[in-house]
Amino acid sequence: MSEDTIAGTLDALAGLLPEHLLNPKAAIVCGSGLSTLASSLRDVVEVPYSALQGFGKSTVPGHKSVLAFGLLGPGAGVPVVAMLGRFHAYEGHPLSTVVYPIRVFAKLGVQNIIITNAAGALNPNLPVGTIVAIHDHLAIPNMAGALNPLFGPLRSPDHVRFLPLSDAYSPRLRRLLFRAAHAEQLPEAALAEGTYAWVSGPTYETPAEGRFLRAAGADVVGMSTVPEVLAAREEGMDVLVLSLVTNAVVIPETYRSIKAEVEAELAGRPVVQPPPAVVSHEEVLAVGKQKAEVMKSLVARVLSMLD
Ligand SMILES: O=P(O)(O)O[C@H]1O[C@H](CO)[C@@H](O)[C@H]1O
Ligand code: HPA
Repeated sequence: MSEDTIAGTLDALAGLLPEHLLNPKAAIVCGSGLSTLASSLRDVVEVPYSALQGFGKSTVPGHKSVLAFGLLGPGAGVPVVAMLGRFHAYEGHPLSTVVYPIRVFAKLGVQNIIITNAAGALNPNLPVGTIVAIHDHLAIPNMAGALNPLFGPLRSPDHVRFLPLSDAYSPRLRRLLFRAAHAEQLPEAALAEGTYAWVSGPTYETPAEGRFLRAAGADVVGMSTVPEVLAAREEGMDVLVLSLVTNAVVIPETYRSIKAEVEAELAGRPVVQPPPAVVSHEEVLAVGKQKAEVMKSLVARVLSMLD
């Protein structure tokens, strides 16, 4: 996306927003079913993506296409911008569009970004409903091909060509998060730490893919977030990622054997069939809805703790 496009977006925002909302201190990206994370903002000005050049349109249920600018917390409040609806590569958006809002946030002066998502659990110790503070990632599309949003000419002499990622997930923000969870009296098991595997989607994982990702060290899997993290880090922001476990990815130790079942049928022996386990986006959205309040208080508490 060209500098002219970004300048056009910034001009449009300057015309739509009051002065006190124009330089947000922090940004929130709301994952599938998590748009209500922004509902504790005050003085809200909503800007539809359609009013901003460079922005795409979210086409996935559970994602609106709106930027919400507002104030969070007591007193004068902290100016915050929330992205209600993100872009995924599988929708057909180029990665430059997927990360475009992050580029805009950087120009607005955002220093801290909280990125949320819905994800499937690979780690059997993470039940549905657990919030996972991401501390590392496996970017499968980056490792397998050309799906890296940082491909292309260096954006400016101030950007880094070879971006280190060993510290991509801010220890400072994660520390604030666990302190916030304590202040919110969250049960200890409600908030875990883990590694996110980014896959391109839109297919959910086969059992063998789930087993592969787990063996490679991932705790949860999803189809978003990592491109945003890469762009945010390239722009020098501090990043906190929260995954909400919405379903378990089935990783069977052994497969159901159709051969054994047919042999049992033919020999007149009883056949025990495992129940089918099929994930759906409706299930993902339902868990998001159930857990949105907890996520919201946690995110608001972290933002109130920023200095
Ligand atoms: O990562 P978010 O946008 O929360 O959405 C997750 O939910 C969708 C699948 O149900 C995929 O888009 C996956 O990435
Ligand atoms: N796999 C990939 N992405 C997801 C899942 C999943 O199981 N659940 C929510 N987003």
